[in-house]
Amino acid sequence: MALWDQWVEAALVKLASKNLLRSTRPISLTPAAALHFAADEVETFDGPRQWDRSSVEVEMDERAFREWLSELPDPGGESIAKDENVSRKLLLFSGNDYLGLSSHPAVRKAAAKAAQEHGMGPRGSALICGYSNYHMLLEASLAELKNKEDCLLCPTGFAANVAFMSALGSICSLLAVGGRPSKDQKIAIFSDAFNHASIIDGIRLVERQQEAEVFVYQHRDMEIWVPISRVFNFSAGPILVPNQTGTVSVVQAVYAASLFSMDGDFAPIGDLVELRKKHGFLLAIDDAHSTLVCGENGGGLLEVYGCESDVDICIGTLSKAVGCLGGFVACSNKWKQLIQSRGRSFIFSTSLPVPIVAASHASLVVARKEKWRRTAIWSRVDDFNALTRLNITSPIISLVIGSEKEALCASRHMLESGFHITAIRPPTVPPNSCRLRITLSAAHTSEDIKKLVAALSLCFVFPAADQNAQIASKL
Ligand SMILES: Cc1ncc(COP(=O)(O)O)c(C=O)c1O
Repeated sequence: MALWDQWVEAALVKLASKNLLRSTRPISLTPAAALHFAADEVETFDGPRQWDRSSVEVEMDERAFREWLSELPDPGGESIAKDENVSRKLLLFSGNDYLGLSSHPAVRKAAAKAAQEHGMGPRGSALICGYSNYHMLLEASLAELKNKEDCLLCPTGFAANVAFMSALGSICSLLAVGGRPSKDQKIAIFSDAFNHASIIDGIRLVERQQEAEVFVYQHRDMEIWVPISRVFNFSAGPILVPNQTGTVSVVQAVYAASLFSMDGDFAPIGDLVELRKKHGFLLAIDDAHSTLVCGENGGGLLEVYGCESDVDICIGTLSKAVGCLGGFVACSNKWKQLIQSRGRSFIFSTSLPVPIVAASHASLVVARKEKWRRTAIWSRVDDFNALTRLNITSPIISLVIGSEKEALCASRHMLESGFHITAIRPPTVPPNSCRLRITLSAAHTSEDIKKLVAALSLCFVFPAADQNAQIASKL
């Protein structure tokens, strides 16, 4: 048995001995068989339909539009329409609904049907009364998608990261002599510098509990082991060595996003997996942005690499490509038991409403059947590359502009040109790397991308500037 699994098992035994093991008790809302049949009844389509556009075509009333503009510097002093009764049509390039599933008829229908039959479902945390057979079915579908033994639903992706982190930290306290880890009994957590705020906050929590030493490594830098091994005087080989008293010695965990939300680049997953094999650390991947977007079946980056069994914990969200709301941790059954017994943001928060759970489940079914959606989003990535020669590698485009003022001016220009795109500024990104974050969706068309590039080329210099000018003149 892998050493981390031994620690988790030992932590569970300790929890059981203290009567602190917790389990969910699902409330049956509909006969389970009816839920399973529902998957076959989900209506799917062989290509885009008019409803797909509602996830990228939005309207903003003139007052809200002007308020937004007034917050952005105005280099040209351009005049704005005065009629407050009109509304602005904007093409959305800033959402995370990568496959356009939020507006799919099957998703709408599932939410409406569940709401009509059950309202919001039992309201309470999952451990009290908020867990139903709907939640159970969604967990099983997510575990299958992620090729993991089990899955735990959380209120959001943010909560999922924090719940996992607090469970991880608790291993240290549970197994340390007297419940207080000493310096060499802490977990050494290595975290990518560009990790999401939810990972950072989760880490801060365990740091505060004095359960972890944290090392933030430079973005995607896999040379982390040399300086770190000096800190702890580790020799090569597995780090998890129980000491004579049977308590935890320093144990390692590495935490990274699969697809980074602000830069749109991928974690070096192959390297991480190799390092894990060599050093025996626990590997946790936040797959928020690549779930349903990457992989033949939408299983995310781990499916692309076929390395699901080499990653211990896969965290995800239902609020991006799934088009709904919620978070999850796909993991082993033992890890699930630990997180549901110790993960504070799971335990002390109300569980997802049943219509959201039903809609998420329908969305997974649609994503599995409508494979053209994944083809479409990657075609839009190709369209963007062909027009700009930027060589982006994912549907998240990060156009680094520079200063805050320059980025805001660019955002204003795009807004005035009819595009809903926001400038990303500190503290989300480092100073002077302010940018436009642009996200592509399967609901965009090639024509949308042409218009986008034409407008962008007036505030950003692409390598193929001449070509862009030609496009602009044709539109
Ligand atoms: C990488 C990453 N992880 C986690 C989250 C949190 O997900 P949620 O919006 O479901 O809380 C986000 C959301 O922005 C994210 O980008």
